Amino acid sequence: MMAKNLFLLPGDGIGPEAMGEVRKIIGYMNSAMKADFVLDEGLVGGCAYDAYGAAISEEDMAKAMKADAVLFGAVGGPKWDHVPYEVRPEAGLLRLRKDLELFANLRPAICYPALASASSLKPELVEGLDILIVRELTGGVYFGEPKEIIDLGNGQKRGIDTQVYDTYEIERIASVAFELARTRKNAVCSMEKRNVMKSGVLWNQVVTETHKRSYPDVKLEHMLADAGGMQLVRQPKQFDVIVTDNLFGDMLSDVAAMLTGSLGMLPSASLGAPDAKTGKRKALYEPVHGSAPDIAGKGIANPIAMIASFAMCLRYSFNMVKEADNLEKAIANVLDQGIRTGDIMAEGCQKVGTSEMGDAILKEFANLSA
Ligand SMILES: NC(=O)c1ccc[n+]([C@@H]2O[C@H](COP(=O)([O-])OP(=O)(O)OC[C@H]3O[C@@H](n4cnc5c(N)ncnc54)[C@H](O)[C@@H]3O)[C@@H](O)[C@H]2O)c1
Ligand SMILES: CC(C)[C@H](C(=O)O)[C@@H](O)C(=O)O
Ligand SMILES: [Mg+2]
Repeated sequence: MMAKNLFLLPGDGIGPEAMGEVRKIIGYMNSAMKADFVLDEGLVGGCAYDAYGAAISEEDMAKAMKADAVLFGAVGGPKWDHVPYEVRPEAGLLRLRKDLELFANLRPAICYPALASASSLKPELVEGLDILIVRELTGGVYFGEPKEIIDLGNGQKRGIDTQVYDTYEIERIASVAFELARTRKNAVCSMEKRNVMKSGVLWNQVVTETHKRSYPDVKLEHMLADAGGMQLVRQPKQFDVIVTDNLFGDMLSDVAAMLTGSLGMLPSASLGAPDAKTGKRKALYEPVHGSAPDIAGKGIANPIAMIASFAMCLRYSFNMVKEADNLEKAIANVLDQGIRTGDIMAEGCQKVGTSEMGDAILKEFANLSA
């Protein structure tokens, strides 16, 4: 069997705590299931800044490039609020996404039945929710030039960010959304602001053309992104796949996270294009949440987003579909048993810390895999 090379970047805050629980699962898979994962680990974010004065070292970038998949925890925190913008912790994540060309960010928002009452919405609105946000990840205002603050010389400054999208960038993310929709409920809702932004006009045109040319069997709807945000909290179950740009996708996925009960529940996969020769794609798996400085170091963070991100890794990078299904089922079973971290705690449930939650999921996973 070919070794599967995983590069771990736990990062800052709760990143390492959540990653520790994935490490337990990988350890189990290697020993009990002969999974042959080979692990290497690096620094990203504030901890990399403390060690090298950069948000990620060149050596770790090279390792990320070579790995079969990267597992990423979280970066950032108040300790690094005042470091120069170019080397702030978040720059490490943005560089990984850009240099590995991880243009497709898949952010599923699934409301596990046991958590319907943990959402801030009425249970009937979120029960059975299963939507997928497909966020463009290497373009838009995150990376467009110019991006600067200029001195106007009259006591005023001007902050500039630039939203740029080319046809090919919209086409490829739309295609990912349509392909995925075909494996689900076959419906895509594209969100932009064509009423205000030129990039929104182009986005709308290209998605429409891509649909007409290659995916006429998929149901396509367009929505202005602000109205889309409203619909997400009004009637979230109307959606199947949402495709949107980098910034709207960032915001809408945090909104979607709360439909599932907590930011600590939402996994994501950041994928590149399949290699023309090998068919393999570069990939990084990252929970949607950040480093949660308010709870870091206390052993109380919810590791489910990180563990579910590893399940996505099994599915998308290694085609280990059965194992991915079992890991997701293990999460659902543990929630059914009433085991909860603080962020999803409910009356009558058993409150546990990060490591107990990880252990409970691993135990279920082992049972299901036996
Ligand atoms: N992918 C990433 O690395 C990433 C993502 C978002 C934010 N950030 C960074 O993280 C730092 C903090 O940002 P923020 O506070 O806006 O967002 P955050 O996601 O870190 O936290 C928001 C809230 O959600 C809670 N939360 C998040 N994840 C949780 C988990 N797994 N279990 C329990 N509770 C959880 C936190 O305690 C906090 O109250 C910033 O520096 C930000 O740039 C990093
Ligand atoms: C940390 C930050 C750069 C990142 C983003 O804005 O993309 C985060 O909010 C996310 O959702 O992954
Ligand atoms: Mg975000």
